[in-house]
Amino acid sequence: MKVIKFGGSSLASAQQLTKVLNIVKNDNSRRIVVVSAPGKRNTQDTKVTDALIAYYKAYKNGDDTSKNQDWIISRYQSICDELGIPGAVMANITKNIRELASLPITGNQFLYDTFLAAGENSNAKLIAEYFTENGINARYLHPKEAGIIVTPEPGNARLLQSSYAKLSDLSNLSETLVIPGFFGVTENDDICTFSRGGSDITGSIIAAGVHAELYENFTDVDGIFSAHPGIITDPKSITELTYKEMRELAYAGFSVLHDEALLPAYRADIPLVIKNTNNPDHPGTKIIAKRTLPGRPVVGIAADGNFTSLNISKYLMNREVGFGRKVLQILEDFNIRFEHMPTGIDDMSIIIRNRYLTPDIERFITEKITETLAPDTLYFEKDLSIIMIVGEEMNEHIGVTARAANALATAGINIEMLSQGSSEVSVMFIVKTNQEIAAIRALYAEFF
Ligand SMILES: Nc1ncnc2c1ncn2[C@@H]1O[C@H](COP(=O)(O)OP(=O)(O)O)[C@@H](O)[C@H]1O
Ligand SMILES: N[C@@H](CC(=O)OP(=O)(O)O)C(=O)O
Repeated sequence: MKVIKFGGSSLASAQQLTKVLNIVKNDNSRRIVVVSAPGKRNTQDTKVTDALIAYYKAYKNGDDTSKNQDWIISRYQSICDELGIPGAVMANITKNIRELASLPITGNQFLYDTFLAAGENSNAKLIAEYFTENGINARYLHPKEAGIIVTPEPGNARLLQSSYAKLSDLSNLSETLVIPGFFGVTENDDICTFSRGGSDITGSIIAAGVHAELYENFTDVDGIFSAHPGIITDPKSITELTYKEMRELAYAGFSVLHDEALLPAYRADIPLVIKNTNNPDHPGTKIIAKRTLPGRPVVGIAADGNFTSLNISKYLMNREVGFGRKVLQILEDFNIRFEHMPTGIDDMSIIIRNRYLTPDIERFITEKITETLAPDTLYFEKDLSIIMIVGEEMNEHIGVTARAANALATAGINIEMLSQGSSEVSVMFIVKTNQEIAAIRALYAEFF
């Protein structure tokens, strides 16, 4: 049995849905279909999830929501009309979308998530009906019925491991199941979503739950490219990647697959493939435990912006037992996670995502560290980007970092910091954000 997930770009219009129908019909083993909400039909368009966010904000502000409702409903309506899907589904979707604006606002931690989940939930109902009308024995299944029970963390749900017992039953059902991605239910029956892009996570969880032979993730590109297609013209596509390589690349900006989506498949040893709905005969990119084809040392180059470095120095820092722990404890007290921590003898830099910092938080951290550890200097360095070169075979090649550093130097790019973990799956360069694109291009030219 295969679990197949279609992203919003594959479900944005009636034309896309006809491709989806053919893909599912073409292979009898594609028995569980996980769907996102309709995505953008063109670059100017709005994703239904983003329209639901606007609807939520209007409702919360007490504004008139009828225009928001009408726009969302018309997205589904036009797909139904073009595909000739019977009216009952649309009546149900319309009612659900309108009823969101009667949910309690105060004391409702899950209101935002409930609005957002309506995008995938409506689409799954529509698609199940479309499949049924076209000869597939299909059934819509709500994540609660499927058994996706999650932690009560709005916008950031995690699966409860106990869910797997029930999820495995899905493999015994005779129909082709259509399950909305992106959300689960808490033990108290509240709707709770994963983080944005989280339908990929649903697909992976279900693939692991039913011990699928393959998790197919369909999107709008021929698999994963070795660098972002918006930055490098016509980048090389990757035939095979290991879970570890993909994890590093997804973390550092390869938005094609959510970085949390790998874990369930990885733990259950389910291979993944990223394929193109618009070109389904292309083999795409396979993600597996161990590469079967000879690879190159660097398989991909990823980058992500919006980082700040907290730079601390103190003469003889290396002699002060517990210095690092105390700094990290202060960050933990502010509930701030750190991403990387390059260190010197008398200095340490802690790389933090900008979203965790505000001027007030930075001031509090400065005061607390100054009071506790009396550093010589402490400052927040802004506008940083991380660039990662990734490849499991790097550790078998001498001089990869030297080549990368040389390529950056030749392009006139200053490396602010450099970090390489012991596993040598990736080397990370930190550069100023205004040099991020030039850095990716220089590294791509060197390694591909
Ligand atoms: N390295 C990469 N390889 C392929 N696609 C990438 C890469 N980095 C970013 N992308 C972007 O990811 C997009 C697909 O992901 P996403 O928007 O989540 O699609 P979907 O709507 O199918 O879920 C592609 O259209 C592409 O622009
Ligand atoms: N629709 C949600 C979840 C998702 O995974 O969407 P997509 O598959 O289109 O990235 C979002 O936009 O975040």
